[in-house]
Amino acid sequence: MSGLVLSHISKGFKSGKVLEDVSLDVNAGEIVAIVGPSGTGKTVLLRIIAGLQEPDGGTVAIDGVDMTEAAPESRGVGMAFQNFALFPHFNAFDNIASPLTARHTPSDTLKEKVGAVARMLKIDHVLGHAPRELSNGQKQRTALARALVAQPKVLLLDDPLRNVDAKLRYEMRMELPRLLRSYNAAVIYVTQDYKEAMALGDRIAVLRGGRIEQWASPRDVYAAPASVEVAKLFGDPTINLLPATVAQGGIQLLGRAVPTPQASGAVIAGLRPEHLTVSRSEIANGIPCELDAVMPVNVRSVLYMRGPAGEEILATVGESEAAKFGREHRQVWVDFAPENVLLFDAASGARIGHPAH
Ligand SMILES: Nc1ncnc2c1ncn2[C@@H]1O[C@H](COP(=O)(O)OP(=O)(O)OP(=O)(O)O)[C@@H](O)[C@H]1O
Repeated sequence: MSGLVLSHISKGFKSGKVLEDVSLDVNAGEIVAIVGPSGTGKTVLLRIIAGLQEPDGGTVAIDGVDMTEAAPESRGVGMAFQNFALFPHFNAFDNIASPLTARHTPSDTLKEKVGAVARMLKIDHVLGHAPRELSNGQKQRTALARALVAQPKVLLLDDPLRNVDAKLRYEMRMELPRLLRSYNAAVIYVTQDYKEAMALGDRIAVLRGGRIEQWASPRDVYAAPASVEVAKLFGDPTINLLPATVAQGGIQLLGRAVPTPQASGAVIAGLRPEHLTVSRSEIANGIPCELDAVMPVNVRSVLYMRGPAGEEILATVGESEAAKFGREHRQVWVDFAPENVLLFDAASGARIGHPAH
């Protein structure tokens, strides 16, 4: 296939195993986001793909050719890492042009290619500037332009928006997918920010402890997380995780019998804050809660509540709805649809009903 295929990659250092049995594939023109906590092996995985580090086991194939032992420069892999790594004594133009200069590209072609990518990334007006004269966002785009201009088959982006301000990050989240697709590379995009992964990734690999814990579409990772940890990683405010007891035909949750597929043993119930409705007046079968605080978050507000047994519960509501709750503590009633309850095994954290992957 055209693109990148990683099969059963493992890697360890003296300090212990870092990657275990990592397999994934990225088609040409596709963006795969890798999300995971700090120190989970994301950078080591990118270095293995680029040929800067050798795996202990497993293979790296690019466009159907085994590249596990190939030299970095012969792989067709481009990289843009979070620390930019621009040549300080070259201006932006020469930095971007450097992969083409190394290939002895004729100067007309070189100018044309650098100009095209710089226009697309809106840095054509700063091509004469040295890196120290560029803002962080411009440096980041210069590094990205340098990676793109070489037209790599595989493009590795390691948290490229970490150092840019919030406004530019937002703009880039919208623009990057179109730009990256126009180069038709197989893109791996590493980030710790789940929103970025959801906005940019066609598919998402959740890496935890050196293993792929989930490999799915952004929609599935959010709606059907493989485990409690994945559910916690994706969502802001975070998912409500509540103890539940298994009863006939379902579970007891917040004092209410909820029909769910039969689960045995100890379970944890997960409810996304946006799946709760909260009412100021008593509703039939509503769960009585104490409202502790209302916190505005952009156009939505988070309600902090305590459940019948003192459970901490979060809900999100629209801005105008939030205004009705006022500021003081009060009794409210909570409701939710049974189909929105996610059930996790309390011991392993795995979601009950999640297919093995
Ligand atoms: N050359 C090396 N020698 C020994 N240990 C290493 C080496 N490179 C990485 N490690 C270890 O491997 C683990 C994973 O590191 P890695 O940089 O891949 O994490 P990461 O997921 O990219 O983290 P972050 O999100 O913070 O960048 C860490 O515990 C790190 O200390």
